[in-house]
Amino acid sequence: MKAVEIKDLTFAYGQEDVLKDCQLQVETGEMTLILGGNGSGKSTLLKLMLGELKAQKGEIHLLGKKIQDYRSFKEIGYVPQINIVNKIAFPITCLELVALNLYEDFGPIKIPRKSHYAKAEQLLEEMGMADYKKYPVNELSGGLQQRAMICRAMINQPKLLILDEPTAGVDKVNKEKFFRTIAHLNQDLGITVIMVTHELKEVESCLEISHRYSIEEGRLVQC
Ligand SMILES: Nc1ncnc2c1ncn2[C@@H]1O[C@H](COP(=O)(O)OP(=O)(O)OP(=O)(O)O)[C@@H](O)[C@H]1O
Repeated sequence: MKAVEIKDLTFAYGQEDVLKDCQLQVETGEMTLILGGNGSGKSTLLKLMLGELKAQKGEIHLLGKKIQDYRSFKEIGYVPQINIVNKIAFPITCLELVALNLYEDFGPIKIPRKSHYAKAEQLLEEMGMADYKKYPVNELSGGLQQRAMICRAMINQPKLLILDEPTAGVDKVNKEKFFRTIAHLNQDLGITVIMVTHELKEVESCLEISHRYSIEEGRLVQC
C-alpha cells in the first residue's frame, strides 16, 4: 500500500501559488527526503499532508484513504521544527510530553492516568531517554528535545513519521544519534518516514534514502 499519494496538488496562501501541480508517491516502509531552499514550500507541503491546510486543487491520499475521509491521524507521527518545541513556556517534563499525546485514550476526565504514564515511561526507556523522563523538555539540549518529540510521536505507534527539519540547531554528535534513531525506526520497525532537511550529508551517511525530492519554484521534482 502507498503511505502517501499526492496528485496534481496546487496550493496558495494568497494570490501566488506556493505549490504547483505537485505529484508524490511514497510506498510503505520508504524513507523520503524533501529538500529545497528557504521559503520554497516544504513546511506547507507537510501541513497539507497533515490536514492542517487545504489545497485549492489536487488530491492527497494517506495510507490508502482520501485525506477528506481520513480519520486516523494518530497513525501519523509529526515532529515539528525545533523552535516550536522551544515555545513550550511551562515546565512540562519528558514523561508528561509523551503521555499527553495519548489524549485520545483519556476518557471523560481529560488527564493521563497511571497506565498512560507507564506506557510513556516504557517507551522513553526503549528509546534511551529514561534518564531524562523527569526533566523539563525546554531545559534539554536541542538533540534531546527532538528525541523527546520523536517519543511523543511514537507513543501512538504511528505507521508514518513526518519530520520537519528535525535537527536544525542540533550539534553534530546529537544529530548523528538522532538520525540513527530514525534509521532504527525505518529499517528495523518498518515505519515510513518523510523528512524535510537541509542536512543532506549527515542524513546520507546515517540513513538509507529511498527518494529525494526538491521543491523548485513550486514544483516537486525528484533529484
Ligand atoms: N501562513 C502563511 N500565510 C502566508 N504565507 C505563508 C504562510 N506560511 C508560509 N507562507 C509563505 O509560503 C512560502 C512557503 O513557506 P514554507 O514555510 O512552506 O517554506 P519552507 O520551505 O518550509 O521554508 P523554511 O526552509 O524557511 O522553513 C513562503 O514564501 C512563506 O513566506
